Amino acid sequence: MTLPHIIAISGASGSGKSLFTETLCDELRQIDTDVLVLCEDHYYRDQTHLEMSEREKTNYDHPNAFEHELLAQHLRDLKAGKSIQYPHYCFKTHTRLQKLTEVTAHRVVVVEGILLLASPELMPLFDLKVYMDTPLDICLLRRIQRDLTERGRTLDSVAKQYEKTVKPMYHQFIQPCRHKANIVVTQGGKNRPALEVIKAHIRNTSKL
Ligand SMILES: Nc1ncnc2c1ncn2[C@@H]1O[C@H](COP(=O)(O)OP(=O)(O)O)[C@@H](O)[C@H]1O
Ligand SMILES: Nc1ccn([C@@H]2O[C@H](COP(=O)(O)O)[C@@H](O)[C@H]2O)c(=O)n1
Repeated sequence: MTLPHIIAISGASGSGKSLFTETLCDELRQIDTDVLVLCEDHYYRDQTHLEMSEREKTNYDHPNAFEHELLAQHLRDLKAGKSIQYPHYCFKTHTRLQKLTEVTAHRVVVVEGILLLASPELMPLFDLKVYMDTPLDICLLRRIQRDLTERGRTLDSVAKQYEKTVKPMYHQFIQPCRHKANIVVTQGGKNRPALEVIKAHIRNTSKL
């Protein structure tokens, strides 16, 4: 089997990574492209051994919060044509679920997450690196809406987390990775020309 083409979609929380990835992959499937999506979020370290009050203090925007070594192993396995079992994560309890999903190797693998380009172990595994360059104030507005409706947070907790970790870690780890990307996407998940360019690149390089 041809090696999978692995694409990283990175950028700040709320920058449009998920929407861009979902749109890209839906459209790739419509043209019969065999594509698998992996989320870096699923690889947050488990914290069931900690009290809830301790879990709430964790810095989730630092690279150490992720089990990048497991994600790297999974990407190497997929490159070798092997199946993987990826974990699932709950943002309400800050723990991994008792659930694994088995997936087989695909021709195209799209991985999306905030700190993919900050990991020296992951970087060599990516064939294409995309950075979503969305102004931080827009990201914050989107994050407030999402965290209140989907992740069981309060406005106060979102504001405190943003000031304490989200914003400083963005400046320390995420934004400095922009220059490592092959493609920088402005205007979030709805940037039609950027989607077309990446689809064309995938068609040309993954020998589908
Ligand atoms: N260009 C855009 N215009 C309007 N809304 C957008 C755009 N890009 C993303 N969004 C919306 O912003 C929110 C956050 O986007 P999402 O893709 O979940 O971000 P991320 O995965 O980077 O955290 C979602 O509700 C998404 O639908
Ligand atoms: N238990 C957790 C784990 C992560 N976060 C926040 O999620 C953000 C990354 O996810 P996106 O889908 O927004 O890219 C990251 O900024 C973490 O702060 C959390 O709040 N709680």
